[in-house]
Amino acid sequence: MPIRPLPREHGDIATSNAALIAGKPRPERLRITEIFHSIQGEADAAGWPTVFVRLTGCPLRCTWCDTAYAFHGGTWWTIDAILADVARHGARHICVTGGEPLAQKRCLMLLTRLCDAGYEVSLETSGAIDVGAVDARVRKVLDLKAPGSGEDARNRWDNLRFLSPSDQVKFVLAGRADYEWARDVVGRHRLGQRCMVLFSPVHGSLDPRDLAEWILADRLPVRFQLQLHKILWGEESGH
Ligand SMILES: C[S@@+](CC[C@H](N)C(=O)[O-])C[C@H]1O[C@@H](n2cnc3c(N)ncnc32)[C@H](O)[C@@H]1O
Ligand SMILES: Nc1nc2[nH]cc(C(=O)O)c2c(=O)[nH]1
Ligand code: SF4
Ligand SMILES: [Mg+2]
Repeated sequence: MPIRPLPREHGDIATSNAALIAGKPRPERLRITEIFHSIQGEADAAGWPTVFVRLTGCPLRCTWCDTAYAFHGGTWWTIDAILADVARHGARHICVTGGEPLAQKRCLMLLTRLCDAGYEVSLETSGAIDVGAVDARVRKVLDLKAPGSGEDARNRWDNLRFLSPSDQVKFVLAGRADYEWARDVVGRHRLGQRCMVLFSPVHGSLDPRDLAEWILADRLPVRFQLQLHKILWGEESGH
């Protein structure tokens, strides 16, 4: 039996080298902005006590993004450490978000580990990155970016073929032009027949009442949505 060097501190370069020499897999790490426990404020799971895992970094720059603090910085966490921190909150629902979570390839492993651990897992993702390899047990919330976001050219329309009935497509709308664009997309791709479709106003930009009335007038098969956490705690609360 060869003598194997013992890993020193969990995860530094020396550890990784030691782990490789020892034939052990390198601990997989993700860059995380925050892990917190709150009421799910968006999409189909709205209202459930939920642990949020916010991954750092995003290749998009939506004009109205409320999470620009997640573009940079963050801390490297092993997937084991993330699972341990998530567990201490005792919630059944986990939401993996960002930033753009799928911009880190190891997000796929995190999602599978969370599902394996028995959680109800949702993923908030822009429409810009391939969702084809996301674990089928995850409920995907796929944002399609309307022109008012400034990022509509990044929509990856191919993603629509990976939608299952438990997934959701979400449109966050800055005004009437965005609304008409989204209405056309829903009709053209028959989204209402494929999964739940959510229309949400950009907070502070589109009057929610206007959006509600437009949806009713057009008899759209979509679900109106407000961000519950902003109603509960205000925009700057960090929830
Ligand atoms: C911060 S993003 C992170 C996940 C992913 N990057 C995405 O865009 O879906 C989470 C959700 O917040 C929404 N969001 C961000 N800023 C918003 C705002 N000012 N008003 C309403 N929704 C907003 C996004 O559209 C997205 O549905
Ligand atoms: N309470 C709460 N619910 C959320 N649902 C999706 C969020 C996100 O930023 O992706 C979010 C968030 O930031 N806070
Ligand atoms: S894709 Fe999501 S995180 Fe990135 S800028 Fe747009 S809303 Fe913000
Ligand atoms: Mg948010």
